[in-house]
Amino acid sequence: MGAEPLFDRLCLIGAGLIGGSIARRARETGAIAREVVVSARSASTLARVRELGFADRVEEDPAQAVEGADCVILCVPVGAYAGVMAQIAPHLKPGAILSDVGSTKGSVLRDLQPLLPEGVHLVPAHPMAGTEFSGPDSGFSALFEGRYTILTPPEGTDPAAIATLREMWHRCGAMIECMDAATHDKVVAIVSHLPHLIAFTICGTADDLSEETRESVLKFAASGFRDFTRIAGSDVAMWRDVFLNNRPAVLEMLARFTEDAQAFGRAIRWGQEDFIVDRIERGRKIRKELIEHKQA
Ligand SMILES: NC(=O)C1=CN([C@@H]2O[C@H](COP(=O)(O)OP(=O)(O)OC[C@H]3O[C@@H](n4cnc5c(N)ncnc54)[C@H](O)[C@@H]3O)[C@@H](O)[C@H]2O)C=CC1
Ligand SMILES: O=C(O)C(=O)Cc1ccc(O)cc1
Repeated sequence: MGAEPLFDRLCLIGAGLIGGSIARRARETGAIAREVVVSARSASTLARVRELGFADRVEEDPAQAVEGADCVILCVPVGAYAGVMAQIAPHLKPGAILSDVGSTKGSVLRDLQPLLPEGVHLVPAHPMAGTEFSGPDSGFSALFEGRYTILTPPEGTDPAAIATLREMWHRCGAMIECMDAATHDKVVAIVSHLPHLIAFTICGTADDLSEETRESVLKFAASGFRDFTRIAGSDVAMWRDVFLNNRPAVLEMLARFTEDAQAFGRAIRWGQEDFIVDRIERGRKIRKELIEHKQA
């Protein structure tokens, strides 16, 4: 048999792609928790979670779901955190770990820390793994394998709680790094949030073209535009909340990108071959490095 489960009871608030993937991993390995409790907001999600059978118990009320849990992980859009925290805070078990999987981390401290009960350990986390799909059907237990999960524990967090959450993500197959929330928010603004902003925008720009052109865009979409549409197919509420909760970092990266894109445009206008070649070569080099690190 494998390792003893890390937790007696794991509670996941939100049962979509990420919550559903953690639950499936816990159930499949038996190494994460003896019992997995899942809370979801809508009746249809609750019913679907029951049908899919990846939780031992399904609760509509998040306050009831967190009762007695050793570890509670918020797996909802980051804009919902403050409301969820207000509901669950009085019901968290003393000594429990409170974590999350949100794509922004400064906002997590802002929304969770003020209501954190004495004796509950806050260890925010962000798995750098996902897809454009959402909802309870979209999760799978191998989602986190070989991918990084970033932990952003606030200063002074109990090292034992950090070690336990580290171990949980290790048992999900992830590699783990720790950093502060501000650094995290800058890093993800460039590697994740800006690419999504660009994808949503380019689809909109193409859609603004005339009916005739739009037809040809969709008809002849080769891999470039197609790759953007995959990203642009992502969940609306999740991405609305990401942009609204990582404002300064996204705006800073967007400003830098806009400057660089304008320089590229200028080089095209003035036929500056060397500049254009340099940009393309740099992109190819980064792609090669990613493939060599098996991240592509
Ligand atoms: N989708 C991705 O690729 C990744 C997402 N994340 C983060 O994980 C979190 C969850 O995302 P997914 O699992 O992809 O989303 P999802 O849309 O698949 O699931 C979200 C869950 O939250 C519930 N929910 C939505 N709004 C709510 C609200 N206002 N109050 C309570 N519950 C609510 C939904 O019913 C659903 O159960 C988000 O914070 C997101 O930023 C992190 C890494 C990757
Ligand atoms: O599907 C993709 O390309 C992603 O970029 C998945 C993803 C989305 C959001 C995150 O915070 C982390 C990973």
